[in-house]
Amino acid sequence: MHKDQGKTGAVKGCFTKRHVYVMGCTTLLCFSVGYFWNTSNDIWLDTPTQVSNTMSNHILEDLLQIELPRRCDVLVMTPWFAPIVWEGTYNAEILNEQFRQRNVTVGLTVFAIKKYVIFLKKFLETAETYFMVGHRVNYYIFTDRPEEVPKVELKEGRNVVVLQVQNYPRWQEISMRRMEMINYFSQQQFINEVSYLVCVDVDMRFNDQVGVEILSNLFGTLHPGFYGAERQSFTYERRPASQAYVPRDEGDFYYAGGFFGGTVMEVYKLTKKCHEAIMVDKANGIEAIWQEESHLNKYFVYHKPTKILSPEYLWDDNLGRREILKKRRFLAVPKNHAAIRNK
Ligand SMILES: CC(=O)N[C@H]1[C@@H](OP(=O)(O)OP(=O)(O)OC[C@H]2O[C@@H](n3ccc(=O)[nH]c3=O)[C@H](O)[C@@H]2O)O[C@H](CO)[C@H](O)[C@@H]1O
Ligand SMILES: [Mn+2]
Repeated sequence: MHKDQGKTGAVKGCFTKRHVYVMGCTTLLCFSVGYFWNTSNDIWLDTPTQVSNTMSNHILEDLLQIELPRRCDVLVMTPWFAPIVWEGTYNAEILNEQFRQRNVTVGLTVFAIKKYVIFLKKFLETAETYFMVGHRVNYYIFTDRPEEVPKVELKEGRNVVVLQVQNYPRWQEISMRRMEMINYFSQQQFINEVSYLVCVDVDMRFNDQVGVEILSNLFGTLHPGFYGAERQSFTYERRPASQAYVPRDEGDFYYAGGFFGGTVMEVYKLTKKCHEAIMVDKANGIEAIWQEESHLNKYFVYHKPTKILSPEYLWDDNLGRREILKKRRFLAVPKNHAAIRNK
């Protein structure tokens, strides 16, 4: 008998009604050592191996030979069993090994149209330090000003690919048309060159590791302004006339337009659906409240992401610092809207 049998374990300490999703995560771990958590009776049931009905984290860690996730202060699992990625919920070494074995190449799409080319230098330099370190990366830079793409020194296995595209007068149109362009190049080019696509805003800088822990079939990022907010406050498109309409009683999270991705196939499907919806809205003389971000949110209501990134992956220091944020990995670069937009 183990010395800790009979003591109330730290694992069980996580289980409160408010942490129902955390419980889901621990349930999976418990399954793997032959335990079963009975959610309705709030007790441990012994399954094939006869063991104590209470146990502490370190016994579980001994058994599994791994470090258990330590986050009980944030949601780490959705009700459809998609992990929510926070610092302290994964082991980077194990994940890096898995993706290295597959020799995965990741495509990072970024748009620098008109004046937004000024953001590229910092974006690329910081990406070289923090984005997918040790893995193969293609930076796909969509721009109307190829000659203004800065030359940044790249590490081995990393390439810049400049894709010349057209511009539009309104910034909203530029932002929305990203769906169309990513969709077109997914089919034409990306499918032959990379396994995953990561699609982000350019007015950003990397500030800490963003690695393979983000990769999954289809992933979105929790909008930093709405983490923990209630559904009623989400700024989904509420006008039924728009294709981005989400009814008041639907929707799980509010996702940011500035960071999503997945396999090339899943990104192809997402961008196709969003672009088509944007075109229907255009024909009907309506533009969704937050442009393609609204369409992305609608898409995720009905095609649930298989992984969700916490606001560590998209933060804005204007929102201050939060105790739950152990890392600020990807940060908004302040911009003067009047000087930069529609220019
Ligand atoms: C961090 C985040 O979630 N940002 C989203 C938010 O606005 P933002 O205020 O962050 O939008 P923004 O001005 O950064 O525009 C989105 C992106 O479009 C590109 N761009 C835009 C204008 C231009 O003249 N040239 C150019 O290249 C550029 O890559 C930029 O990062 O809402 C937008 C839609 O309203 C988009 O969904 C953004 O992804
Ligand atoms: Mn932005």
